[in-house]
Amino acid sequence: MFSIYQLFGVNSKEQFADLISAKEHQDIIRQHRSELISSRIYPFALVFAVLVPVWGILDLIFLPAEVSMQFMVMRLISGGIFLALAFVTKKLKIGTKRALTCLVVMLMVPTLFYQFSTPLIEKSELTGIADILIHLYGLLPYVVIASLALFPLTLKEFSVLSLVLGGLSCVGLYRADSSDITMLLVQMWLLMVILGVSMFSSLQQVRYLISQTVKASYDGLTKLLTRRAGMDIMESLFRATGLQHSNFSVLFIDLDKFKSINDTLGHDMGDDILKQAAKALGNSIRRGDAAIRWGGEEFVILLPHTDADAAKIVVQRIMENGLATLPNGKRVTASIGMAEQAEDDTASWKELVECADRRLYEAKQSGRAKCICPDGTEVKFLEPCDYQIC
Ligand SMILES: Nc1nc2c(ncn2[C@@H]2O[C@H](COP(=O)(O)OP(=O)(O)OP(=O)(O)O)[C@@H](O)[C@H]2O)c(=O)[nH]1
Repeated sequence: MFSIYQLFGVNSKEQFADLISAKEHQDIIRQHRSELISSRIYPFALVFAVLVPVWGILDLIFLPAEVSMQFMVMRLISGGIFLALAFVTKKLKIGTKRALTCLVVMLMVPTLFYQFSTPLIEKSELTGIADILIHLYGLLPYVVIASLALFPLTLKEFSVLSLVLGGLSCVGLYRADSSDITMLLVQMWLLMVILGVSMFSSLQQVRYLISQTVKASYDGLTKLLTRRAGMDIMESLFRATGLQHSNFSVLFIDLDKFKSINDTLGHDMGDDILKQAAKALGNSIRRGDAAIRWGGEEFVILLPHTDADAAKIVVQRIMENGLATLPNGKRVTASIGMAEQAEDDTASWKELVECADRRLYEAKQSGRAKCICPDGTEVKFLEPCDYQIC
């Protein structure tokens, strides 16, 4: 049976909810969406920063001096705002909220320009090129609403933006010419049609962005983050926790004697063990943490705002819950290296991971089935690693 989800190209209620609101979006999707919004604002802001003031020369040539001078002031202010937006979106790494704020500012500039220019235009009786220039100002509301289609916005965000921008545009259209009601209704109808098309395009962009991000960021076998996506997240978590002077712990986990599992029980069973371990790891961490499949049978767990003592509790939970069980009932163990940003005094996320990797190596060398912590203490699995019997 046909459902509303199909209309938007999604298959479930959860996927549809992600188009309505960004509340449940995963961090990696938030990050990609803010990057996409910023990267689309940047070229427009840069072009408009130049074009808007330069276009004022035409005003100066063809429009009455009083009107063109007032336009020039507005154009210079707008150009300055666009320049600032270009700088912010290019030079600074901004989150979704700031990217959306930049978008609001960018679209408010032409909307307010239209509001302020309407009374000036009304007063002038113009012909020829001047008349064409004045009519071009009348197109600003349509351009603003149509440009929403370029950005991946959820339904909630789109609704708020279109209410403000569409509302102001309708007021502007009314103020520009309220004498011809039929024409006014036609203009508003056109505005609504453009709004509807923009909304559909905007939601489709969110859908596409989510599906591509999920495809590129999650490992097909374990459904954990891929190394590439995990590194991106680690970089931003390292920066954020550093700025907040907060702790950041990392666990580097390598399943013990995995080769012998593969060799004895076959590759399919090996894959099944990896899936079990990934699921167990995902179930042992909080929502703000992240689990990455670093490579083959290696996993990295990111624990932001977590000191080494709290990370030990996570390790104990992982060990108690178990990673995976072999067909003979034996539990699979792992060697784990723990590192913590402040305690290990690491200057970069790479150093932090290297530090955890060194401790993982120590754990392997000293008998496996254990975690080595930054203070040198060990947390051990309940049972040793002895798969030879399987
Ligand atoms: N089934 C399966 N095996 C994999 C996958 N990726 C890597 N492997 C295997 O994992 C094994 C890793 O073995 P080693 O690196 O020698 O380490 P180990 O046997 O776990 O020994 P220790 O780490 O020293 O305890 C290799 O045999 C790889 O072929 C995968 O996606 N599926």
